[in-house]
Amino acid sequence: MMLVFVLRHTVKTDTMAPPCGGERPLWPTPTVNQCQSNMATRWGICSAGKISNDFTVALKTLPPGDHQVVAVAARKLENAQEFAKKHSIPRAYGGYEALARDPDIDVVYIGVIHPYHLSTCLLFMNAKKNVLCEKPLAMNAKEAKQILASAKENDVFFMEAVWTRFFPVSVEIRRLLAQGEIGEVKMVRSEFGMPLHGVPRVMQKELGAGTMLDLGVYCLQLTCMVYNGEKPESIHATGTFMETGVDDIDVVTLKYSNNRLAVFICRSDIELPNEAVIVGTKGTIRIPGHIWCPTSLVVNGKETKYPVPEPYLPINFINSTGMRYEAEAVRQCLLKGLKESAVMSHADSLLLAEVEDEVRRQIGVVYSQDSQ
Ligand SMILES: NC(=O)C1=CN([C@@H]2O[C@H](COP(=O)(O)OP(=O)(O)OC[C@H]3O[C@@H](n4cnc5c(N)ncnc54)[C@H](OP(=O)(O)O)[C@@H]3O)[C@@H](O)[C@H]2O)C=CC1
Ligand SMILES: O=C(O)[C@H](O)[C@H](O)[C@H](O)CO
Repeated sequence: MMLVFVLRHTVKTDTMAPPCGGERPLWPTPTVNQCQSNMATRWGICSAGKISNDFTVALKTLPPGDHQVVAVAARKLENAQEFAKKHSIPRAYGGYEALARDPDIDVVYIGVIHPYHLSTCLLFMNAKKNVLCEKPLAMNAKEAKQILASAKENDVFFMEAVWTRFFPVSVEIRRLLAQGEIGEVKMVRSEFGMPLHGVPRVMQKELGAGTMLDLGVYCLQLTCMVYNGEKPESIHATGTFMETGVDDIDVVTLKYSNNRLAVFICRSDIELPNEAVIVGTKGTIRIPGHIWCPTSLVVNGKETKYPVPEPYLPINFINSTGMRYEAEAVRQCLLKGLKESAVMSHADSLLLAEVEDEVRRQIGVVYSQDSQ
């Protein structure tokens, strides 16, 4: 007698994991995960803005059997419809609530400006949606804690979209550090400068402006990644202001135990080389440029390149197809039933938010959200 298994999806794996604890089956018997792994991760996009455009383009560089964009929501229906038409997305919603109610969404990507990260994260997680929210997670640590608490209360997956951490360059840096390639790290020096004074969300406080939250977060995330999520023993920050009352240039020093240091400069008025160097007792790792979306790494003088795919549509930001790496990481977490990523964990996000708060406090930048 031949047993025929009618599978919901063609199992595309060629190695069958035996049932939990059982011997290998006589025929392919996919586990739930293998069935799920043959179902595309269904994305909802919150906002029809610039980074949402780029994230959607990045998703299209991944196998369509793994990632599908099912819906987009914007404050105005016509903006969602225009976005949906441009990206061939089947559903468009006017208002984010409709997206939160859509039962066919596995995970929502939040691409609104940072003052609206808290409200949109809560909206979707209270609707039991998994969430990938753009950086910076929130306007301050208080908001960040609210978001992370909501993820736990709702038992959903949540990750701050610190896309840099998922680039092949970052994966290689972590591998080299883990195997002691450069010995004990004693210094991380980084910088991120871009001429952004014409960008409203970089200038206007009510839109979340301020260099630390927009650019400094990248220098800080690299530092925290290299120092494995360790809290600095001390922070020293100084800076200058834009005429709009937010930080323009930030110079930050972080001290760690055993004379380990980190220094970064971020500024929104001019372009810098945007490189970083990680100095250890036995060698040096250098990111020669684009530290927020790196495609090249120099290890003890030897350079290796890690190009990102070309976009199929115009993108707004450099190397944005590199957001594919974080998207795939989210998919893998969901397939494993994880509620957070070990690469960009909730503790990592909280550390970033707390250091950002302290830098702003020392420089003297206060947002309305700080007193709510
Ligand atoms: N990872 C990366 O490489 C990058 C990340 N980012 C992050 O992404 C976020 C968005 O940046 P970006 O796409 O450049 O921003 P946009 O200026 O394109 O705005 C994004 C969306 O935010 C909403 N929005 C904008 N202004 C307002 C307002 N005044 N009131 C209410 N909602 C508003 C709109 O949503 P709607 O469409 O619904 O109207 C808009 O489409 C930021 O948090 C930024 O830090 C930005 C650039 C690069
Ligand atoms: O995340 C980023 O890269 C920042 O939002 C910058 O403002 C953007 O890339 C500017 O080009």
